Amino acid sequence: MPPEKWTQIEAPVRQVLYAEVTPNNTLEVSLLARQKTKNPLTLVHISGNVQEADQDVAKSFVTALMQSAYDGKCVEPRRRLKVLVSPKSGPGKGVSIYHEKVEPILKAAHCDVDLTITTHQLHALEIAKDLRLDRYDAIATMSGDGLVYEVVNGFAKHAEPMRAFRLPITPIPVGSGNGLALNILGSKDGYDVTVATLNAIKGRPMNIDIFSVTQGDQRMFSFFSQAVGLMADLDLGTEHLRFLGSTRFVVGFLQAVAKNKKCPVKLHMKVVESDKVRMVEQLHEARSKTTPASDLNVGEPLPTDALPELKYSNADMKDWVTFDKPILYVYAGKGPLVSRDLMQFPVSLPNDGLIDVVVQEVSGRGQMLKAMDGAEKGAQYWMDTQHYFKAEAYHIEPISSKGLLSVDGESYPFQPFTVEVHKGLATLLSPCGHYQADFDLPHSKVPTAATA
Ligand SMILES: Nc1ncnc2c1ncn2[C@@H]1O[C@H](COP(=O)(O)OP(=O)(O)OP(=O)(O)O)[C@@H](O)[C@H]1O
Repeated sequence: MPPEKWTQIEAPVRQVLYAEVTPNNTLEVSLLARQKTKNPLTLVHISGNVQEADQDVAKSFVTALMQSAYDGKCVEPRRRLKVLVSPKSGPGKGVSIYHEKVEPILKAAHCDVDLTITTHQLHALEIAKDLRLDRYDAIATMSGDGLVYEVVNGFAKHAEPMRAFRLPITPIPVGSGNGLALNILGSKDGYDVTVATLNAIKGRPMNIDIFSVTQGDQRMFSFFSQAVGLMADLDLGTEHLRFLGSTRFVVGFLQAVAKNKKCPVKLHMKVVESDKVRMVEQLHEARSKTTPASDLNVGEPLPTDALPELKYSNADMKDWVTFDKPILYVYAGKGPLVSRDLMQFPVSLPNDGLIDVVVQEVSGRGQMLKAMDGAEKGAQYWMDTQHYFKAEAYHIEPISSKGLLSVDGESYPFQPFTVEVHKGLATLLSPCGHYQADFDLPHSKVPTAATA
């Protein structure tokens, strides 16, 4: 029976978590539904007795419902999940949100959950490094982007790194920025732990490029972004504002623009594309070819089990482009949204083998403040002082010792570093097989139709 006050329940079949006829002849269905269009998704259990004569019909109904609910059997029900919950991400409510919202949904979907609440920094890295890969179908990180970074770097240190990278990572957002969850689930649902939990249960594997960042003889892996200049100050210089959640970045941006400090670096890039209009067209072309969810790559193992070799850490950079104007910041990465307020890489594609490199020239404070207007939809992409490149690799050389380098929100020494792309190396879970962020040409740049 529908729960009290719910006169009827309507939900897409994807939101059905489980259906069964129990040994004592009760039909039970668990699903996520909204009581009204604008209400949050809620866990709903429906149950009713099955008469002796109706048992076969009820069992057939349950089998058919489970098949449609799990994408015609393309997704295995009862996923085995390693769940990591960080008590220190964002406002620090991860553990209570897990028990109140996430755990009941995973239970209702009959998932096999192995939970760890992280007890210290790098705990997630240690777990990922030694993870028994055949024991799980995915690893869920209930945190911000920090635990995803640790899992990626843990997989890189795994005894079988390429197999480890085939295990999908699925974020459940309780951090400040939650960039990865925003890109997978979209701006509207990117902070919704219920939608993210549904993705952990039903999402399909989607390969993404990740990056090697080399600095001296150190090699680390980045799945999201690297920043120097204003954006690094914003990322690393606002830790004390963590309690503000995502507002922390707006406050930090205003403080950084007030300083308008030139970033003392030289930037060299192995550029593949720099035409902004063409990059938007390529985005649309790639989207139109996105494989339907039921045909996505299900994570075949890669041919070798060694990490990809570095191609550019000692490159001669002969055919590379050097940026020659004063720089306010360099921000490079993968995934359109870096926070809810900023679509920094609007033409980013998950698996094109390229990194999007944004270089903001030093410009007036007024123009930078104006850049906030529409930044959540990527409006700053069209600013003449914001240069946008797709590259296979880039190299940054500080020309002063004073500065910050942020790699996926973590602080690194402000020293020379090189970044290169590994195509499709890591795996996420996605509801649709592409990033959920729309971006288009403004009217002034849409080519007019050719006349006969
Ligand atoms: N028990 C713990 N004690 C101390 N630090 C922890 C503990 N558990 C996790 N951490 C660390 O807390 C940090 C949380 O970062 P995380 O990125 O998840 O949150 P955030 O910075 O608020 O979000 P975002 O990256 O999305 O802006 C990570 O560096 C993680 O290693």
